[in-house]
Amino acid sequence: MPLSMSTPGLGPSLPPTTELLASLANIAQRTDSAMTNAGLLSVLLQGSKLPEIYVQPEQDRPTKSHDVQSELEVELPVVDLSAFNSADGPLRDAALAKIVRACETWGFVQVINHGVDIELIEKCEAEVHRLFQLPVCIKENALRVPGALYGYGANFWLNLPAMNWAESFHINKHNCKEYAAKLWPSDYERFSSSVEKYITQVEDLGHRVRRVLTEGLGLEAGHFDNYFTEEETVSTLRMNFYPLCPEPSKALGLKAHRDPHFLTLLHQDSTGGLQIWNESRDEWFNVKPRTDSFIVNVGDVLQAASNGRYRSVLHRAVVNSYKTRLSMACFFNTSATVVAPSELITPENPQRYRPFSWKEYIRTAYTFTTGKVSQLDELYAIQSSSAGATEQ
Ligand SMILES: O=C(O)CCC(=O)C(=O)O
Ligand SMILES: [Fe+2]
Repeated sequence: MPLSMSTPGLGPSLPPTTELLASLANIAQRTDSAMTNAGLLSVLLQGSKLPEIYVQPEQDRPTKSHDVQSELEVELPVVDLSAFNSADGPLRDAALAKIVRACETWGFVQVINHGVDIELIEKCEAEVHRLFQLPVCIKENALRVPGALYGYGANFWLNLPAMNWAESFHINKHNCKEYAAKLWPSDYERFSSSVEKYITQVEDLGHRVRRVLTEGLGLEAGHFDNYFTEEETVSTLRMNFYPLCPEPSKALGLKAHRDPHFLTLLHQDSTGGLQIWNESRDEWFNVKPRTDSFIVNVGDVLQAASNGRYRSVLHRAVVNSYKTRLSMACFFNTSATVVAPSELITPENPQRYRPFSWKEYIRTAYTFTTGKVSQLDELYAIQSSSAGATEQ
């Protein structure tokens, strides 16, 4: 694969120095992490043609680009979270019914008046842009190798037929400083202090939304509190940068997947690119971006904890040739072993999934690439003959 002389989509121009090209050649030759590292090359390659490793199989290509809006676009249900602090009972009831319905059908909802400080979001986005604009030879210091959960590299699913047209960075609240120091050894505080605060505030939003959704299941709002103690709450932040793509109709920024965690809280810029699969309509829908909102989606763990009532839905990111995109996905989760509460299990609606811990679930989550089949249904569903039994 030829290396070219400039870096489209990486923000301010980054002339390839001899050092950079040597670093790329070095990355390309490593076999231990070939899939991840191949992803790094993507964004440094120039040209009007999509490099072969990014060409998606025909059946996975976006049938709808994000450039076309109008009838392809869906305004996801928007829920004003301030209703849950209101003394106005009917207003609160309506907001509860709306968020529950959205999570039962789309598996996605947008929340506004979410309580996360707007200035902090902007500051964090600016820091994340600064991270992705670093030369690859610096970002390489924090490389995420296959099997690792944190670091830089967009292609963390194994066995992909084609690479994601994206750069990603995974960290959590506890290792943020350590990873930032790999990039800015003497100046990591600027990044880590914004990002740590951001994760803390988004985690707080995660707790509030999960209490509302728990209430929506007919349970006490605090029913899952013991899964979400300080110790058991584990959130990961995935920052996604989607560079300009020379042939967006053949590529994907992020392949179709379900989020494995409990809830995802996604903030995105105004570019747009998220698509959600609607099973009953058998179609992909574009989500109209709203920068004042967080997109909240149900992950596999919540699908299991709600005994299948809330749905973890297939989604993906498409890319375009005219505007880069940044999104920040906070995966809000528990390390506890999750099982649907007995209140949700009846003879008509028996227990759907066997209990599992996150440690067990994550082991296969990034090798499970069969697209439309869900890992949860494939590996954890209790067959109807044994439904109702509580396997351990
Ligand atoms: O960038 C997006 O809109 C999607 C991000 C996403 O689905 C993820 O990071 O899991
Ligand atoms: Fe996702």
